[in-house]
Amino acid sequence: MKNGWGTTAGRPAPSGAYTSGPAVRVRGLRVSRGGREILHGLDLELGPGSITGLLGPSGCGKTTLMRVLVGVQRYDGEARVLGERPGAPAARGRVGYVTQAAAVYRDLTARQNLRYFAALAGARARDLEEVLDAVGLTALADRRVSTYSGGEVGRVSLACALVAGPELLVLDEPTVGLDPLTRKGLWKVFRNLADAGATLLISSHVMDEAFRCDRVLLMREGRFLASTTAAELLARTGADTLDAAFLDVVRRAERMAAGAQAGAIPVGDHSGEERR
Ligand SMILES: Nc1ncnc2c1ncn2[C@@H]1O[C@H](COP(=O)(O)OP(=O)(O)OP(=O)(O)O)[C@@H](O)[C@H]1O
Repeated sequence: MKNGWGTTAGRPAPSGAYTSGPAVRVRGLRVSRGGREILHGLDLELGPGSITGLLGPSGCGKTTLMRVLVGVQRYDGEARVLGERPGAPAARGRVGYVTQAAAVYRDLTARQNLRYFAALAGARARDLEEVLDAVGLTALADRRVSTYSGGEVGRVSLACALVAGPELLVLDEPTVGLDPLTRKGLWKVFRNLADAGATLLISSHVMDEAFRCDRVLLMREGRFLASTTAAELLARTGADTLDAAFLDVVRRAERMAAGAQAGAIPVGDHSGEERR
């Protein structure tokens, strides 16, 4: 996969980057779904031009948090994205969301899909060819999406978000089921977007992807256990792998909750604040 975003080096993202404070700011965020509280008072700040990984077991609330940020989920507490209320007209076109289920028109080609989403984005739209190149779809671009493999369909979905030139990009497990080479290429695209000023929040079950993030948020049962870096997580827990480190943090949190062991402090601060 070639990396089309490399071609933009030296010129700003057409959307312009959000630089007036944190791209995301959440305080005391609570969400209930189906009569049950899912998120229990989260605090979070994401600095502009950064990649934050959201890691945690299935069902811990990652998607629910993302739904809040893109404006499709009711919540209690404070939330601001790009300085606006989530879902506010002033924020809507500037926030990209790629869900786990690809949201594309399968009876259209990739190029036609992108043309459609570029038209919706208007002046903010990025160059189609550049986006196709970035996600490695140039060679398939004129075939109907219904003939694509699962991973290829996922990349069309990502491309549809990218073509709109988002300042905040929220990605729900964008690399799931992809081969290592494709995953590596996509992470390069994500890094280039962040370097151009975009803010990315990326959920993943693949703990090793934490190394590619500026910061990782470890989440469990609707709470952040830690806001840290992959390297710090390993160093502080003494674990060999991130999986083991995560389990260690979980155990410490459980001990703390039970009040069983004084001084058992989960790794990192809990504020979720970005370092840069
Ligand atoms: N509409 C709903 N009604 C009731 N409960 C819901 C609803 N949607 C989600 N939940 C519950 O909310 C919790 C958090 O779900 P969420 O999808 O945010 O988790 P997740 O961390 O994204 O999981 P995964 O990694 O499997 O995608 C889960 O226990 C889920 O069953």
